[in-house]
Amino acid sequence: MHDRFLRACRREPTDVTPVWFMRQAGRYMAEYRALRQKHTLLDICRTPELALEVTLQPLRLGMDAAILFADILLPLEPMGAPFEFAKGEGPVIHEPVRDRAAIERLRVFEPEEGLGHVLEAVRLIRRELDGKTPLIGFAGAPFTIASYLIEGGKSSDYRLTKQLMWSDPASWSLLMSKISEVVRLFLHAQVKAGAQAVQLFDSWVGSLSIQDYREHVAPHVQYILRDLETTGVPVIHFGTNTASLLEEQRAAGGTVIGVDWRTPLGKAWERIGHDRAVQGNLDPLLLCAPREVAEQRARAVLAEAAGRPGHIFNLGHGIIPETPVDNVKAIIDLVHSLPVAELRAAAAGSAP
Ligand SMILES: Cc1c2[nH]c(c1CCC(=O)O)Cc1[nH]c(c(CCC(=O)O)c1C)Cc1[nH]c(c(CCC(=O)O)c1C)Cc1[nH]c(c(C)c1CCC(=O)O)C2
Repeated sequence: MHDRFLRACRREPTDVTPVWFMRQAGRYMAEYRALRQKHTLLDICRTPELALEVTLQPLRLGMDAAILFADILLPLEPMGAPFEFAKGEGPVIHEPVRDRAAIERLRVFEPEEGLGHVLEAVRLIRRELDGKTPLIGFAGAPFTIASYLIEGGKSSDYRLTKQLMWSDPASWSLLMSKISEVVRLFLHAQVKAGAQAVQLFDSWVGSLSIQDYREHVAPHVQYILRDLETTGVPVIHFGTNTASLLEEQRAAGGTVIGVDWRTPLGKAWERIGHDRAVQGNLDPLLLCAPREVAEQRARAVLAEAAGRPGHIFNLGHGIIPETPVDNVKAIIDLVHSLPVAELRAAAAGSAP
């Protein structure tokens, strides 16, 4: 079994650093674009055989983990908030949730009923990959999902989200509790269906101050993560723009903390604590830079990790569609060409 990803999550030694990339299945690959000519994104997510096919597509590039092909917004429909991916606009929620009555109408559903097709995809993928590559399941975190529900789509400043949080904290708390219960049950169901690790995507939480994170978000994230710890599978807790929140995120939980590229990985790891694993943190845009620049920066990320057990190489956020596939392969090959023992020796040699 190809298990260096799972070993690193548990901070066990590995031969080389495991690597996978957020959004590793997607539009930068010709195979994905070809399938998208025939099917919508939601069709792919709702058809287990297609989700399986897309999940496997990037693995020929040599990643150490597969991530379920799905989307963090899939739970919205069974909660009672249907949406679509509009061309060129991203997600559009038909009836945004902006008041107490709308929050009360949201349903906490049984994952096997509301998202049975995703769980079936997990079972199919696991069967296909078993003994080869570990499978990561995932869900959105409550703040990030709430922001889509309230704003009705993507937002640059989260104005309506923050206004609800500050003006009606009781309704905000009810909304966050409902989303958290949906996410908790869904992640549990993914683990039961065969996911060997799960990632909680709190992509937009970096827009909050420390105080607001602590008061209005952390208790909900903690509720989900504490409970998932009982499953024994590693949980990756990820956000972007979180340089100010790393200690708070660590306190909220997670076996592995995701770090974006704005903070040097070594410093971030010190703040998170070496008793947790870390994942990151190459700027995804570097995959569109000249090859030698990308490679030099990937080496710098590995040097920051210093060969310490518990580093999973990744980007600081998802691969962008313009990325040349060859660059993805080149970085994976580079990471796999550098034995951890050498990284550790190099770090010891350069210590003051
Ligand atoms: C915020 C968020 C979403 N979805 C997701 C997040 C959190 C991670 C992040 O911050 O990027 C998570 C996600 N979305 C998708 C995956 C698949 C697994 C993977 O390969 O990482 C994952 C892990 C498929 C997808 N989800 C989406 C695509 C775009 C490709 C397509 O339209 O075919 C993919 C591959 C669409 C999506 N989905 C979402 C948006 C805003 C969009 C539109 C923006 C865009 O076009 O890139 C919501």
